Amino acid sequence: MEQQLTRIAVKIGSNVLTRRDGTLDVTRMSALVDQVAELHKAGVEIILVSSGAVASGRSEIHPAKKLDSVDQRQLFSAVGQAKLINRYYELFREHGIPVGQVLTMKENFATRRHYLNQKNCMTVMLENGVIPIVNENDTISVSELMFTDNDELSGLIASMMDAQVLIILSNIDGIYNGSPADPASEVIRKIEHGKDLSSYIQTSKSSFGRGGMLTKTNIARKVADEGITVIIANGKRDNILVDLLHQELPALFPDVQSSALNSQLTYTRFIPAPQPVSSVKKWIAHSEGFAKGELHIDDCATKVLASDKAVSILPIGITDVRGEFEKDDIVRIIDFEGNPIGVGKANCSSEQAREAMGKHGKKPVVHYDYLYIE
Ligand SMILES: Nc1ncnc2c1ncn2[C@@H]1O[C@H](COP(=O)(O)OP(=O)(O)O)[C@@H](O)[C@H]1O
Ligand SMILES: N[C@@H](CCC(=O)OP(=O)(O)O)C(=O)O
Repeated sequence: MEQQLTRIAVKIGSNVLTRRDGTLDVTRMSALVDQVAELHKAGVEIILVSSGAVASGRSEIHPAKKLDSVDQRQLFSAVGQAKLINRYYELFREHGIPVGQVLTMKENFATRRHYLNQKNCMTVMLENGVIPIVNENDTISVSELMFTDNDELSGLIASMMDAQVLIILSNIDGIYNGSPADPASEVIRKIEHGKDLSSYIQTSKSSFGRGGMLTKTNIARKVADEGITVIIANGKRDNILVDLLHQELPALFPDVQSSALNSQLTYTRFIPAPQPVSSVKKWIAHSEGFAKGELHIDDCATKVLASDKAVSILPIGITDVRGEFEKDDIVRIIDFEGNPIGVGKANCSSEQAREAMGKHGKKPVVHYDYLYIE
């Protein structure tokens, strides 16, 4: 990991903050706040992505009649988010650290303008020593407007804010190379590029989690490919944040003796890509869900895009244009075998792309600077 650690994003999962009966675990929350405060005082800028709104609302409200799952989520989160942020506010105040609330939703990442507005908001908070505490706006984001879970949100935030490290805290020590319930399984400590993990991941998830380990793994991979170190660790272990950063980066805590370290510490670390990705490409990389159309390309274009060369998508290599899009909309890139291989920002409308398709000497439909190949 880099020697100069300046900015990290920490995601605290639902089940880290939730007791078995579904209510908020304030003791755990307080212990995590102490650790974040320690890192803050060591000079690290921290963005917290915290779940727990629904859990904190659940114990406050006892609906008279049975509610469906959407109504429950809206009601509990409306009440619970207020309680959650209030708790954080009070806990951080004991350390003299101001915090601010950022509630967001998927749509706010769809256009570059909204994206940059959010980035600016959090940048100005950090510049003024305020810790942003981010959560999904559960009261209005329902069904298709929802993030898969807060892992997806934390990946977007880490990428948008150019964090060097994203730490995802869950109720498990990391990614196991088999069922976590099987005593023969072990935590995979280091995950290199391109390693296929699909056979290890079970579809099971913790009782209060939404996406499970699969979304964690997918998002971790994507974020690491953008040059950000991703760590999956157990938020229920005492002093986990400080211990793991101390292990990764002893220079951050010059006063702590290495004998004081927890030598049993286990977590999974995704090795980041050596070349950091530009800010606009990071936005495009996470915009697949907003794609308005598809560009299908031939085998020759597929081959060049897979190489290390910096190439744009030219009309000559396009075999089909699907969907209706305008200039600057996001489009999916589909290879000659029908596999989605990336996303890009269109340089022209779908009508103009169809007109130019298959022709030589025309302007790129997606310029290299606005193209993200997975
Ligand atoms: N190979 C695996 N390694 C670790 N955990 C796994 C694996 N496969 C499935 N899981 C499950 O994923 C759960 C964590 O995901 P999730 O419930 O979404 O947590 P969170 O609420 O913290 O986001 C674990 O509690 C575990 O049951
Ligand atoms: N936004 C919700 C949690 C959403 C969620 O998916 O949480 P998690 O399982 O921790 O990724 C809440 O605050 O209750």
